[in-house]
Amino acid sequence: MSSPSPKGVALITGASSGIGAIYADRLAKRGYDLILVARNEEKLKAAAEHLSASTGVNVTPLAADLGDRAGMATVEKVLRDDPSITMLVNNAGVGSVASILQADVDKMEAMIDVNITALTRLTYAAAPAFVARGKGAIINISSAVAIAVENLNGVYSASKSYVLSFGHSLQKDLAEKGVRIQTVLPAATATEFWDIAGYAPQKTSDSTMRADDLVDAALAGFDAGEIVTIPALHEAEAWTQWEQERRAFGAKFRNPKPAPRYHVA
Ligand SMILES: NC(=O)C1=CN([C@@H]2O[C@H](COP(=O)(O)OP(=O)(O)OC[C@H]3O[C@@H](n4cnc5c(N)ncnc54)[C@H](OP(=O)(O)O)[C@@H]3O)[C@@H](O)[C@H]2O)C=CC1
Ligand SMILES: N[C@@H](C=O)C(=O)O
Repeated sequence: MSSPSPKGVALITGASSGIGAIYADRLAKRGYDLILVARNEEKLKAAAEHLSASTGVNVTPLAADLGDRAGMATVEKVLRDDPSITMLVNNAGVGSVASILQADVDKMEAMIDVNITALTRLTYAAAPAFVARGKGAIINISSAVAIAVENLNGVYSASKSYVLSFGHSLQKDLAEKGVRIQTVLPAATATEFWDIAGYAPQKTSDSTMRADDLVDAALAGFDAGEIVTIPALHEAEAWTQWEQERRAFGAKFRNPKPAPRYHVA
């Protein structure tokens, strides 16, 4: 056991594979101690042993199913009670490419549990602790389909739109209290996500990004102070303009009467 890192502990969900495993590697190399969360305990233990041996940081595997309340509660308690945690990476998620006519609604609900409910509950557990300490960072992994919503399964895309909207709101509520918020929107990235989502060929498509590049770009965006990071978007000004227009739109809704096109007397 090494002495505790001055950077504190990063708790990463979905750290047993893909994007979460790369976050674990990069944050360990940056000197964070880690708590790695996922269901597959064997993979978490192997990652913990490898990372602590190769980087010297303390790595704790925490097996939990974020699709059920007991699993969520276990991780929430750790976030509330461990004062050394300085960063939460809400990365665990599952996807689907099925249309509403093909998809099993129970699987859709299970997806909502992981992609929305767990992410929300873990954020609610971490945020008060971070505010009390006047510092902390929450990185939420959304998706490019938060915007390009027609591309994949509708519940998946909507769950990722939720993560993006939630991030805007967290920024409003927490930024001035010393808490960093970053929402990351990966486009197609080469991970097991696609095997589980039901379209394995996407993993090897020419348009698919390497998971290492995705995480390295996302962390560069974090270092640059970005609130929303979209590694695959080359035209940064397009996002800035979209955001300005979205915020300005709010003012257009302040009317007590329906628009004339609805012909309400
Ligand atoms: N790959 C892509 O193209 C894109 C991915 N994303 C998002 O990136 C995030 C990471 O996905 P990615 O790395 O690609 O996919 P992977 O399938 O490789 O990783 C998903 C991770 O989430 C964990 N996980 C899944 N279900 C649960 C659960 N019920 N409880 C706890 N952990 C769970 C898995 O671990 P375990 O099975 O051990 O529980 C695994 O570690 C997701 O939120 C995904 O939506 C966004 C845009 C594009
Ligand atoms: N963001 C990816 C999935 O979530 C995609 O754009 O395909």
